[in-house]
Amino acid sequence: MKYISTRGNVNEIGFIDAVLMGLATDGGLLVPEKIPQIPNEKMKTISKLSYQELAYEIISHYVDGEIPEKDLKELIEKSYGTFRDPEVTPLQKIKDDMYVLELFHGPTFAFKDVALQFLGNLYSYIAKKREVSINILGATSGDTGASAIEGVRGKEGIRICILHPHGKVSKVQELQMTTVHDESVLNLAIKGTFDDGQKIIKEIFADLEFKNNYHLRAINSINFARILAQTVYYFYAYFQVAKERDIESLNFSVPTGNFGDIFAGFLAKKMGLPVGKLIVATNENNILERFIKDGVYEPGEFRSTYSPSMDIQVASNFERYLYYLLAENPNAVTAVMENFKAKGKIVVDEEQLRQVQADFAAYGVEGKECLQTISKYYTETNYLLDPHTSCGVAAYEACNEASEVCVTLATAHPAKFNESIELCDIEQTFPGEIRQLFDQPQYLEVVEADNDEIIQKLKGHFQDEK
Ligand SMILES: Cc1ncc(COP(=O)(O)O)c(C=O)c1O
Ligand SMILES: N[C@@H](CCOP(=O)(O)O)C(=O)O
Repeated sequence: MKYISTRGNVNEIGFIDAVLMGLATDGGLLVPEKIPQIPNEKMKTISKLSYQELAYEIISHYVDGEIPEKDLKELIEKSYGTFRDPEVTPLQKIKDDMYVLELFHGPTFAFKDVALQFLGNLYSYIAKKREVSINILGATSGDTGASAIEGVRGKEGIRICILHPHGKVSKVQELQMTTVHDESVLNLAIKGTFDDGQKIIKEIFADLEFKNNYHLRAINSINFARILAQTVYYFYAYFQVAKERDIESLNFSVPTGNFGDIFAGFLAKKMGLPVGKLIVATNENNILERFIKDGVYEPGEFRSTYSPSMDIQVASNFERYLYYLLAENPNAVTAVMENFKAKGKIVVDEEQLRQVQADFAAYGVEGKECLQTISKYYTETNYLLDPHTSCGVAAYEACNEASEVCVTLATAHPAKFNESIELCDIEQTFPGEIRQLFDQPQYLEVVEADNDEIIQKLKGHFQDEK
């Protein structure tokens, strides 16, 4: 298995090099040269596996022997050994035709842990095997940051710097990141939005001399390993539902921001999993909903919402989808992305739009509807949705046909967003791990959303590893 860039200027590289490269050196994103297919017979066998065994089956197609079987199995066991639920991502039936897939049983109570526990252990493994330094640079709208820090803290040879938008994450998210007191961890709160942070880190990664000198690595879904680990739970959910009832295909409603999670579902479908509709659920920052409905991809005005982790305008993984939409033609992707950089807009033609609408449905959830959905499900089903999952459930209600079965991805635990839950007049009990954060001192530096200032901070933080 080799990896290539969506923009065509990376020589085929193997899995470990792809993990280390993160953002492709030509500014594109890495994708597998060929998506492995899982034949029907094999599907039957793997449907009976535990989460960890299934993860091995899926991931090993992409690692393709670069990590010995025993080591890869150990990495997977270790990664999911930290989850509070033995099923890792348990499925709950909420209504006759709707299930939620709880992805929040990892250490930081968000779906990011599923991939970042794995990626943290993988980086540690690669650092030892290849004797390379791992200096992680990431941007977060709230969840990736805490999860990435938790995934690598205390691991030898790894340092991490996370940019988060100052004052635009929930209090619990901020505490999860900034109460970690460890010299290997640097939290920079930027005066700006997540989009500013993501743009800055992509520009820093694009400076190849700096990236190489300082051994910069990515933990965002820029890194293909993130997408890969997230693909596993689509298979797991499908197999759990198929054990209970006859289904020909299964719809998924996915709270969406950076387009990583739903792209993992798209990949699972391309591997042969009978996925029906992939429903893109957004909040008021609805660039993806507008694109899927009208074929025009154009950032709108940034809005702070009840689902802050999805307050994203420019979705990083959109470029990976574009690559498949444009018939895997890197020149076409490059032209479209360059035009987007210059003009701030992508417009697809009618035929392409038909394909987009065959691949995805979409629904943008306004704040009021988000809170109403939380209240409604709490009253009617006694299930407490977090505001991101609530967007997913509202989108399922808007887009799912009556006879179809749908799984909504529950991307975070409601305790992370108590500000929004309180607005629904619902009292919740904090898990102990979250409650204790409120008594801890915080460690962060507030900085301008300015490349030069951030580069100086990185030079200081990563200096020893240069
Ligand atoms: C709780 C939560 N839900 C949904 C999303 C959106 O996922 P993605 O960025 O993969 O589209 C995020 C952030 O990524 C998140 O933290
Ligand atoms: N919502 C995310 C934004 C970053 O997404 P990623 O999947 O690319 O890491 C967050 O919580 O930080």
